[in-house]
Amino acid sequence: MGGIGMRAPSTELPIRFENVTFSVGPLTILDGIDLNLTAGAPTVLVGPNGAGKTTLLRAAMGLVSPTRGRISWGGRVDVAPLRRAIVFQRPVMLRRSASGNIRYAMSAAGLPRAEWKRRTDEVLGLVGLDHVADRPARRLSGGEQQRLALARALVRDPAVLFLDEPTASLDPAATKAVEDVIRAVSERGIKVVMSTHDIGEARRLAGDIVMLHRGRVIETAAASSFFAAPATSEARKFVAGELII
Ligand SMILES: Nc1ncnc2c1ncn2[C@@H]1O[C@H](COP(=O)(O)OP(=O)(O)OP(=O)(O)O)[C@@H](O)[C@H]1O
Repeated sequence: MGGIGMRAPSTELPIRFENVTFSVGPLTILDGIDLNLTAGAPTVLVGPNGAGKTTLLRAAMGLVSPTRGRISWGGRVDVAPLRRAIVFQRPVMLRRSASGNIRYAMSAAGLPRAEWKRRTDEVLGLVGLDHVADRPARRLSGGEQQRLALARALVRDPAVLFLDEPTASLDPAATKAVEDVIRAVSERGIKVVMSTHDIGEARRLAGDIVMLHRGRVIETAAASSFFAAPATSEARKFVAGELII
């Protein structure tokens, strides 16, 4: 039984980065990252293009291995990523209906067929897409596709959900719809770790902020203190809405 976010607490958390460096050839993309991602309100990664946000999310998902240092999930380094999910910045939908995309994900996740109908209704309901279940996924608007990608990620009942710029290039109404889903997911006890360029979005969603700059974590703080009293000059610029280069 269960339903989204109703399962027993997982062993995924905390996700701990210990002196994590990731390099490709001479290029250092993540540089000595120490970070602890714990249960609670969304953790929002901010920082300019190329700061390393996507790479950090991929590393926390277990998709890239550190060149140096260690990442652990609930104190272990060898946890199968069954209860983690990631939504990339430009999710690719299969050329089939919205619910067909969900079914494909359920099949890939090995969910028993008997649960498919209930699960499809549940995840499409959660993202507010029940009414477009039979429409071709690729004809949905950008915001609807982003919500469908969230629904697809929720099929596995993740304990942690990584979102890379989930509202990039969406208009305000579509952004609000996606943010409402993120809030609903978070309230169900799923840990959200997401990146954004958008200071307004960070203010609206974050429980805590991790600021990256040139592959390093330069600031971590509860959202309230980050916005009230940013400690670094980059964070001050970000909070003031200035460009950080
Ligand atoms: N596998 C790779 N090989 C070479 N360079 C890479 C690789 N992965 C990332 N990079 C580079 O590392 C830097 C950090 O990339 P990353 O995508 O993590 O940053 P980001 O903060 O998510 O930026 P954006 O906001 O533009 O998505 C970029 O300059 C990127 O081109």
